Amino acid sequence: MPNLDSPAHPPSWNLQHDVESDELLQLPPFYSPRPLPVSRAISELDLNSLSSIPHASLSSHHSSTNSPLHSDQESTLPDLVSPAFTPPSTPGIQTPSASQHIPRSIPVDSRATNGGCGQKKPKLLKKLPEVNCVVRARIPTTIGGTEMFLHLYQNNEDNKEHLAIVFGNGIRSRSLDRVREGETEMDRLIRGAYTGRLYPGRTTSRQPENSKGGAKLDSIGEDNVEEKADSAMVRIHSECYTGETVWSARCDCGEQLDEAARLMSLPGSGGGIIIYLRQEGRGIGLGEKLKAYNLQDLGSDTVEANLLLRHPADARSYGLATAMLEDLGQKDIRLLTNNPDKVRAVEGPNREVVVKERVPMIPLAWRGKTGGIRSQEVGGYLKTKIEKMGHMLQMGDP
Ligand SMILES: Nc1nc2c(ncn2[C@@H]2O[C@H](COP(=O)(O)OP(=O)(O)OP(=O)(O)O)[C@@H](O)[C@H]2O)c(=O)[nH]1
Repeated sequence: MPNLDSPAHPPSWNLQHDVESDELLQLPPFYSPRPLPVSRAISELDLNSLSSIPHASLSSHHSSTNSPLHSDQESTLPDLVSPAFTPPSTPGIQTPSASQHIPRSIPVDSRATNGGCGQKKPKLLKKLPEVNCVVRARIPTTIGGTEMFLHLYQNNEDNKEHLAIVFGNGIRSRSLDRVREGETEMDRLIRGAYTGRLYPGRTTSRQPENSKGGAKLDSIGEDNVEEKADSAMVRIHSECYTGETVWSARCDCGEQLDEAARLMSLPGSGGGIIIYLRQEGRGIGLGEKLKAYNLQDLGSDTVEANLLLRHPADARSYGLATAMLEDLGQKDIRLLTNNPDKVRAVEGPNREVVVKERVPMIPLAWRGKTGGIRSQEVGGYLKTKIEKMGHMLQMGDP
């Protein structure tokens, strides 16, 4: 089932375009798929994604879409985004020095004009989707011995297995803990609806006091979700097979996932949640993303490539993330992102979840760290995010 809170064809596509752009977006005849006439390509832009594009960016779009004609020319893009093409700073979008372990949070108030998450208003469903955590399991990780609990969700929007990766013991899923009709204690143990730890021979889902693991007797259920003083650190991550599994240096997705997990595993961090959404390729799927990569090699940027394939610049929605966070008992969060759309969209139609603070995701290479992704492609990817998608990112201190 499609995600209803981000329809594939938003009704607001009526962006004006100029005649000049028609001429400049002409592509060579060998292009496949057949390019849309620019009047359609531009009018089918996701207006949400474009409202922050200054006119100058649309002009630069012209010259870059021409570049397939000169594919043998070396791109002049630097290998990393430099401050030269970082937009001027506005309140709330500064990227702080990244010398600390956990980057400093920036206060956010999505109701205020300068609330630190731009002015774009994402189209939201009136009602959140229904989600149900069907199973949870403990996963020891390679990150300094930290363990996490992987929560697998079903929902009434699509048939995908969206995930919540939970670091720390204090966060519980209400739908998981709910007693299911006719289930046995063993059923509950197998689907992960237990407190404390599993061990050979354990027979009850509730951990008795002084039992192995030493946890107190606590009934499982909504009333017993642990109250926390601080807002949880949350990352909403979209699946990226290329960046997370096959070592792609076209994007920094794998690095971002690793970094979020690292921050949530730090002593004193209080843990956190990575909501892992199966929205590969910003929602267009892996096959279409690979086509987009070929268009990028032919000279388009990441936004133009999506549009040429007749997709919105960003086809994602975040209603499932909001519903999963609600299920995990989160009201106020600290969101790890540079993407203003995510901040606003995850708050849901009735601010079911409130983003109190934003923690910037600064590319590791910008911080001179080992393991940071360096390539001409990732430079272009980040540049387009900043210039065309309004990402709140600028160079931190070297
Ligand atoms: N269509 C398309 N998708 C891409 C491209 N490069 C990466 N992606 C996808 O973009 C998604 C990554 O987005 P996120 O990691 O959620 O990041 P973001 O929304 O850009 O913002 P941050 O939260 O600041 O990282 C993944 O689904 C990737 O597969 C591309 O060139 N084209």
